[in-house]
Amino acid sequence: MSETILEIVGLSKVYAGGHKALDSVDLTIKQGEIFALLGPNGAGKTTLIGAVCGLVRPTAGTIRAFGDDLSQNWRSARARIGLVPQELATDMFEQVERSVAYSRGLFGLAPNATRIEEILRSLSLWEKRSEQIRALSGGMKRRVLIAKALAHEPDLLFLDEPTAGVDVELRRDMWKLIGAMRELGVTIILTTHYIEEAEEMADRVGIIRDGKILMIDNKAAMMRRLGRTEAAIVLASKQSQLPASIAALPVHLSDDGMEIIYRGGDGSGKGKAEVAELTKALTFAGIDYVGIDIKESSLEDIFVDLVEQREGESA
Ligand SMILES: Nc1ncnc2c1ncn2[C@@H]1O[C@H](COP(=O)(O)OP(=O)(O)OP(=O)(O)O)[C@@H](O)[C@H]1O
Repeated sequence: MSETILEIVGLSKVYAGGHKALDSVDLTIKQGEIFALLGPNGAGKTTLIGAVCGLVRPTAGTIRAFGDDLSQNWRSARARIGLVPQELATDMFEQVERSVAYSRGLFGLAPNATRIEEILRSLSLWEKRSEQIRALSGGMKRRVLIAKALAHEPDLLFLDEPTAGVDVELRRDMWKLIGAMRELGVTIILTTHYIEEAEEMADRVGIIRDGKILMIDNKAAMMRRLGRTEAAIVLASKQSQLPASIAALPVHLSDDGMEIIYRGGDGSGKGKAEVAELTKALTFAGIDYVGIDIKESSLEDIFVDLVEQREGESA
């Protein structure tokens, strides 16, 4: 079992004005994992990161990082945490290399030109080291943010929406980079709107909405637990009712009587097997079909279902 490096218990944040941005969040992160926090706008993702990085003061709850309770011993734990924020707020007129070296110094580490060079090279920023940050493209600016967060050699790295607004090519580059950081032993927590990103990168996924964690699981288990198969069997002729032999399956007839719709399964292959069973039963009952459309749900479907379902509940 790998070591727990971050343990959040009962974390709540009520902003001045009364908005509850986090509501009793529990979260445990193990060393070496990539964890994706997925949630719609305003779900509380940035607030959660801010609380761990000392930018947001929690209203209730405890955060332990590397064994230290952050409310008591913030500084040593914080030195081991890197944060890549959504946007660069300052520093626009600074040169790339100096800005990255400055970030290292902020955490009390001795200057180390070799280390800074390695970081800049790994992010393809070395050629740009003498340029002012404001002169760089959006993608390069983002790389500078990552370089600044890596400059003090953190063991835990937060990436807040690392690929929001970047093109597909750069997004893939970022994914490679994140993979490479993991190889170096860095534990990574990223927030994202892109389900594809969570699907591609993460070992575990947490879904957050309205400040509450709706579900945390490893990706495969989440797909098994919530995955669905959807199939439409297109019939050769209009039917007014379904044969009794398929009554036990999760099926219904479309309004126009031209399709049998199956919605079931559990992400384990059960859905496909039931659709095969269904087609045999139709053949046996003498009902002809001309096509089958079958689709396994993705993490995206699961996410949309979960978020919409909860919206329905709270409405
Ligand atoms: N300083 C603040 N004062 C008051 N309310 C705030 C403050 N910061 C955030 N909020 C509110 O708290 C909620 C959660 O915001 P947060 O930025 O954590 O969400 P998010 O999941 O990161 O959203 P996004 O994906 O849009 O960045 C939002 O409703 C937001 O308006």
